Amino acid sequence: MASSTPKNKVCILGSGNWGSTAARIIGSNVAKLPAFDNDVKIWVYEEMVDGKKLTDIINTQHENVNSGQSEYFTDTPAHLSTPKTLLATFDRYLPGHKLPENVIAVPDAAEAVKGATHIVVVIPHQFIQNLLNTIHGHTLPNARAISLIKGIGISNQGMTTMTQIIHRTLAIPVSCLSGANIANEIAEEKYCETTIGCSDPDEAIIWRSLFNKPYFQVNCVSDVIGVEFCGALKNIVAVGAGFIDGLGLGNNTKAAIIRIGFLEMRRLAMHISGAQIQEATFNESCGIADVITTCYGGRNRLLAEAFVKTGKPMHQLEQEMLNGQKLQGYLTAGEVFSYIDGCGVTDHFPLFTNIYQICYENRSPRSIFDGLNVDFSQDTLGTMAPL
Ligand SMILES: NC(=O)C1=CN([C@@H]2O[C@H](COP(=O)(O)OP(=O)(O)OC[C@H]3O[C@@H](n4cnc5c(N)ncnc54)[C@H](O)[C@@H]3O)[C@@H](O)[C@H]2O)C=CC1
Ligand SMILES: O=C(CO)COP(=O)(O)O
Repeated sequence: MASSTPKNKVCILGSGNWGSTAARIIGSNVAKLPAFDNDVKIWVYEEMVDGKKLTDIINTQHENVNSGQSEYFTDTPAHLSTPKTLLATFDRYLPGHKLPENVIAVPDAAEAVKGATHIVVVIPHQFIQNLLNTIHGHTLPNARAISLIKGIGISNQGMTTMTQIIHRTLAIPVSCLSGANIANEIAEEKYCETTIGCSDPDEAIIWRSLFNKPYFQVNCVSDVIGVEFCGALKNIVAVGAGFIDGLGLGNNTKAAIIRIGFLEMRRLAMHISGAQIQEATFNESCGIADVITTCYGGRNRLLAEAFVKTGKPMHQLEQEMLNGQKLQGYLTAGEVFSYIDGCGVTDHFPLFTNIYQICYENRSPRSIFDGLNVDFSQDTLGTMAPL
């Protein structure tokens, strides 16, 4: 009797706004891929919702629906008739969008990865090391992972990307996916693009088959680290764009901040990774397109606007406004500043430095313009000296 090849199995680690949206896509795609098992386990950071476990809610209602929407108001000047302005509402985490029934919520991450050949990691970057410690020793030796996280890490070896951190702990190949991808819009199946960074062309085809949809167009490139740097660093630029919105300065000013931010992203990525980075990566969805969408429609932008309007610190606004969703941008601004400051090169990154100081050192949001007349004309990929 011919022995049948065991099927590939997908596990998703993380069930926030983007994790749940990715689960909708993957759950529907595996059902059409004969090489994949139909069941997709998703690790859920367990929470109690109206006396019920979130995992039970997902497994019975097939929706990541939580305790309602948060509304956030700012005070409006007394001369206006309405006392408050609604600034934002946030859902926890993806109500209104059914998850496919083959997506099975599991509260134990080590249990969730058991037997998985394809591991999708999609949690806020501040929680990555704890999660990896939990699953270490429980993954298959032939498993591979893909990171959907937008963030970087700092260690005594310098700056590390999420794929490097995951690879270091699990010793498996790791790719990444990043793009102009505001999760709610994708859950509504509005057309967009994304970029997969994968160094192995055969693996890239498999990852693409798990994610590609008519409304979610995947392009694969080999420059893993370039894709990741774009995804992490654009969140700092979005904080800057939010400051401009909070100051009410308009579109031209915001465009200037986006342009300079984009050039600082390129400069930092080139300095750290030199010839490994490919110029073309910045033209992909993960590059310029993601900077634009996040600077207009993202959470980092919105809370930076609220920071200026309310004077409250970012971490407080995150608690008050996001209803459990998390920010990456102000943390990344802190991590990048500690790196460039340690290298003595803050003068080469005036925008990143100003954004850090506004977030953490009580400087006025108007100081965002200080020292921005930097010459980027000599920034050429592959020729820049490492920091
Ligand atoms: N939401 C979006 O539009 C997009 C998000 N991303 C990235 O995806 C990553 C995950 O973000 P989202 O799915 O949006 O999450 P989210 O911000 O919507 O939700 C936060 C998640 O963190 C979990 N959590 C809370 N405390 C935790 C802890 N101590 N340990 C582990 N998990 C904990 C929560 O249960 C929840 O699942 C981030 O790096 C983000 O930048 C990337 C593209 C789009
Ligand atoms: O990464 C994103 C869009 O591509 C989402 O950005 P925010 O985390 O700022 O919402």
